[in-house]
Amino acid sequence: MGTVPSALKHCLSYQHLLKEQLWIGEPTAPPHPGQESQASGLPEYVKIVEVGPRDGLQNEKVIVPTDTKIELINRLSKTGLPAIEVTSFVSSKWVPQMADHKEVMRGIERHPGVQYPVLTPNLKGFHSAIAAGATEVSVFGAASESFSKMNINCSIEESIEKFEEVAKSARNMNIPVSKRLYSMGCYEISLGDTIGVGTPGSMKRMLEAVMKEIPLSALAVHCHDTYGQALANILTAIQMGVAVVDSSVAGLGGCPYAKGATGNVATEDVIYMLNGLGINTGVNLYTVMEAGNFICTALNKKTNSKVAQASFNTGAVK
Ligand SMILES: CC(C)(COP(=O)([O-])OP(=O)([O-])OC[C@H]1O[C@@H](n2cnc3c(N)ncnc32)[C@H](O)[C@@H]1OP(=O)([O-])[O-])[C@@H](O)C(=O)NCCC(=O)NCCSC(=O)C[C@@](C)(O)CC(=O)[O-]
Repeated sequence: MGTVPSALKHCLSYQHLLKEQLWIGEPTAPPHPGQESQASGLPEYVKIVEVGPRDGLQNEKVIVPTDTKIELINRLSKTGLPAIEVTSFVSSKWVPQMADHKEVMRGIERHPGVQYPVLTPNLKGFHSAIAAGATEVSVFGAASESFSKMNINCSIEESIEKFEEVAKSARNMNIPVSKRLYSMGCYEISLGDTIGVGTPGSMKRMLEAVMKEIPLSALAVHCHDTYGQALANILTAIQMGVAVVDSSVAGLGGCPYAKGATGNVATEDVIYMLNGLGINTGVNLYTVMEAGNFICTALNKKTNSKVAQASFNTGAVK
């Protein structure tokens, strides 16, 4: 384990700790993801990719009003987050919650310096996404045949053929295809533990294997918290040099086709941990908690973020 600077050591009270966390999290010009801190060997900057509006909401049974989704994204855009996954251009028969993808894409206020990627499984989704104004797309595949079939109704091999079509069109249009399939020209590959069963041990073994084929600078991790291991898994990945982390505000989320998998790791909890490690994210924790409060109120749900729960319970955040 690397050195974890003890923020508590300097703190007189929780309020003070929170202030320090917020101060550390003030937006600053981020260095390149993965640039190493001289002192600790940890990355100096970690890029957080917020997946709440897509992964966080796709599993909600009641359809969330389009205006609420837009308002959530607009709030998140003001937090310093460098990337927000907006929606997915998938079949509305498969994921009804994402049926308003065009309206959401067109309705959001885009902030300079913030990336707004969208998910697409095939060429049809890619073309709709571009027509709606997307400038970055993510394709998504599975490492298991059964999940591939359940999620996108085709084998892994067939899915790769579809992704090749998307990647080719994207390359022709100079559109970055984030995630998966580096050899096709994807600039970033996010390794997802969709059902949240990974541990620091399996994360380490998985990354050691992947790093033999793909440069660290192109890797991201996407950890669900089903078994309560997400933060530990992320810390392991960061200690191994990964500098891009997916997370979801208020820990919302889950894949409709991965039974029993609960939410993603909460963005608030990731920021708090990184702040404590002295790693810059450029994100303001307080405003992310406010955005989390907004969406939880709209969904009539309690936040899954331990940091937000503690902050509200202690009155540190109103
Ligand atoms: C891939 C398909 C479409 C195949 O579904 P299919 O039924 O095999 O497709 P099809 O080609 O036979 O088409 C069926 C209908 O869907 C339409 N269609 C076809 N493509 C699109 C599209 N792109 N957008 C909108 N509509 C589309 C198509 O036009 C047709 O419409 P109809 O003629 O019946 O009216 C379907 O299985 C699907 O949409 N799956 C998406 C599932 C999904 O979104 N899962 C959640 C995201 S993955 C995830 O959460 C995991 C991740 C990434 O977060 C990582 C982690 O958590 O670890």
